Amino acid sequence: MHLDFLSLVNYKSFASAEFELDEKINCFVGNNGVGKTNVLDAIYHLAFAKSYFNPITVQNIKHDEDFFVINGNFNKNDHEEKVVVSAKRGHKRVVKRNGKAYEKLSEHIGLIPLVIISPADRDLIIEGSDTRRRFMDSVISLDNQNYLNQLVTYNKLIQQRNALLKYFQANRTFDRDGLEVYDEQLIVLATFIHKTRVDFLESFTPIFKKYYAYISQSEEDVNIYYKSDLNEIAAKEVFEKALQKDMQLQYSSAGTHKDDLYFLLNGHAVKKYGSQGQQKSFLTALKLAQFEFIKSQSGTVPILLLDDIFDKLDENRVSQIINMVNDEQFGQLFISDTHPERTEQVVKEIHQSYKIFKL
Ligand SMILES: Nc1ncnc2c1ncn2[C@@H]1O[C@H](COP(=O)(O)OP(=O)(O)OP(=O)(O)O)[C@@H](O)[C@H]1O
Repeated sequence: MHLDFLSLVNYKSFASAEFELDEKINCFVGNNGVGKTNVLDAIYHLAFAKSYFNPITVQNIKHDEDFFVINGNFNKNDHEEKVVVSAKRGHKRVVKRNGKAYEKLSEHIGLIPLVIISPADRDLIIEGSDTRRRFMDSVISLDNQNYLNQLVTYNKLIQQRNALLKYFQANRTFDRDGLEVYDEQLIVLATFIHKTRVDFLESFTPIFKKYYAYISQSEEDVNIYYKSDLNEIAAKEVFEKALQKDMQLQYSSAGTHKDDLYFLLNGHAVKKYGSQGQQKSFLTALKLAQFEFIKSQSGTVPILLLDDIFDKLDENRVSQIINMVNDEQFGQLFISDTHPERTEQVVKEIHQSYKIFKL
């Protein structure tokens, strides 16, 4: 799977740009703010119909312009896939595949397997638990539509249960049967979600550890601890035990919607005790494990976007990552960097075809 050609019109900082791309390695180099990340984001946009960095579509339209268009010609299993993503102020965004607009954007997701590794991934470490749940859920959902459906249902039921708790409080009333209608369904769903997440992490964590060990070439011990109210007690008890508190708070304070992942380095929180380079290595290993899952699920080698990968990592770690992506199991690569000489030196060592775009 690779992208042969990319064109942008009014996308973020670009009025108009075209790139004839290399099948293997493409580097975008230039000073801060020249638009390197914007190019990678445009490619991300073609795969996911949204920006990785700015989810508000209109804010991706170049200032003072009315629309943007991103055009990409992909080659997937020797077939051309032409993808166009466009947005106009005041209108819905449109995604076309080979000239035909999708009715539902979700139908497009999966056509272009792609993973991005970027400094913005730090959100996974520093933000709230929902960011980490979303990451875990997106990887599980790749080949488990049933999980995604159950998750959506569970979240809707939690919202309805919260509304009921608010209603009780506002009307100084309580209806045990009314609440049980929700709890009975939530217990079944939470049990399923918890079990699926446990099973997933059992296979995901060793892959993540393998990548971390390779990048760091060290004895640093990393782990992912799955924190859930359901780890120790059954879902039924979880909801029962939390009821008094839920009534006071007027929302559901326990369940799988409160699950979290603890990222550990030598037994301590990577957020508090990891150096910037260790955090970046941790995130890179997480994303490479995601890459491996997407690859096995889709049967296609995903495109890999490495945004600012050299920042904060020492030379050894950078060369470990580059050696790794040189391996046959990786496909087309996009790299952004502020140092043209450094980039050229690193990619030359790979002995693969490459193009460097100076922005
Ligand atoms: N909607 C927009 N319209 C015009 N310019 C925009 C828009 N959104 C972002 N930009 C501009 O794009 C530039 C940022 O580009 P980008 O993040 O790609 O830079 P970069 O080359 O990756 O820089 P760095 O080396 O600092 O990471 C900024 O100057 C920003 O103002």
